[in-house]
Amino acid sequence: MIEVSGLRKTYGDFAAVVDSDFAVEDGEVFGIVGPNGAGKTTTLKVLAGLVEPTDGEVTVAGFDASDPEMRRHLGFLPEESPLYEEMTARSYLRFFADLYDVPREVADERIEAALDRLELDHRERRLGDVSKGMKRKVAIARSLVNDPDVLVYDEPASGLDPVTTNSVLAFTRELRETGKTVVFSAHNLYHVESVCDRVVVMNEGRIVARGSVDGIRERHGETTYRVFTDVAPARTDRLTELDATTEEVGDRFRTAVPSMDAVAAVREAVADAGGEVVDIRSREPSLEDVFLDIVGRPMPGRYTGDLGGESDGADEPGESDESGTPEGDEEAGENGETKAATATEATE
Ligand SMILES: Nc1ncnc2c1ncn2[C@@H]1O[C@H](COP(=O)(O)OP(=O)(O)OP(=O)(O)O)[C@@H](O)[C@H]1O
Repeated sequence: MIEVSGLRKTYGDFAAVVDSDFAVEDGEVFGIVGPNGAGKTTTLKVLAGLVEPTDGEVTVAGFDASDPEMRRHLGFLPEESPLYEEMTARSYLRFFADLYDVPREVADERIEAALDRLELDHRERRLGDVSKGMKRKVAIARSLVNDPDVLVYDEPASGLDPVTTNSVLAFTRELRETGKTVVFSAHNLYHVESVCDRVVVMNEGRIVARGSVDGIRERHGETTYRVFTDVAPARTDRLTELDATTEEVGDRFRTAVPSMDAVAAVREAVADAGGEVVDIRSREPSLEDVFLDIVGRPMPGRYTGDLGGESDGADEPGESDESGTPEGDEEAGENGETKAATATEATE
């Protein structure tokens, strides 16, 4: 449905997009992720026929992206989408349907269906008086008035509250069920994680990783193990070689190591010091770890509060029970970590 080959876009001496290649299949939800300035918007504007490539081939729905006919098959949601504030949602969407010569009856049906699916209230309220989330939903509905095959959405969920974010992302996912092909950008990997079939990660104009979010996580993150002991492990050569660090956490000591083999080294070292292992937890790489590994800087705009961070070591997000208990699985689903086995379970 979309083919991008050797895309390059320069502004003067500055290359905003370099050597970009990707293809999006029919009915796929495809994410373009990356930090600010990575080249996401430029790429999407090229797909939407709004920016002419300096080099490369770009086809959308079988047309060259610069072909005006392509636009009849495309719905574009720009990053900023000012609306006509004096109009209501309904009158505004009818206005755009008229621009596409959609017959009034068809347009009305299409508009109501889109607004129902987006759960938009206040359809007769002046757009200047509705919330930011509602405005975004109206802009999304606008992208659908011509019933396009391809939707190109620039940061559809950026800057919205968590409930509206989830609703917009769920809607984006549902578009796939109605046979649409969707490409959307986000600077936040969490936004694409549950929605996209595949993603490309861009940084400084280039694609630096591609695949499913899980595949990318596997390639760019490493599981770590945290071993909790009742005394600090003796400093053995093996622990020094592993670069293992031990921290005091409450009345216990926590040593982080990269493998189960290394866990055995901690066990020996703590036995040497006259203590024992009381708990072992594994920690899956978070999306933040992955992003950091790929682009070399922290992920911007992550959700706050529900993804956790370092705590007192008792129930840390990202940690998992080696035995795979249901309790652990639930934690993994929510936080990317699961609770670990007790020392007894892990050692026996
Ligand atoms: N018209 C332009 N003239 C000059 N430079 C531009 C122009 N448009 C974009 N750029 C530059 O190209 C780079 C990529 O911009 P782009 O908007 O595509 O990034 P982005 O990944 O969408 O970033 P953001 O998440 O901040 O929107 C940036 O450094 C930007 O300043």
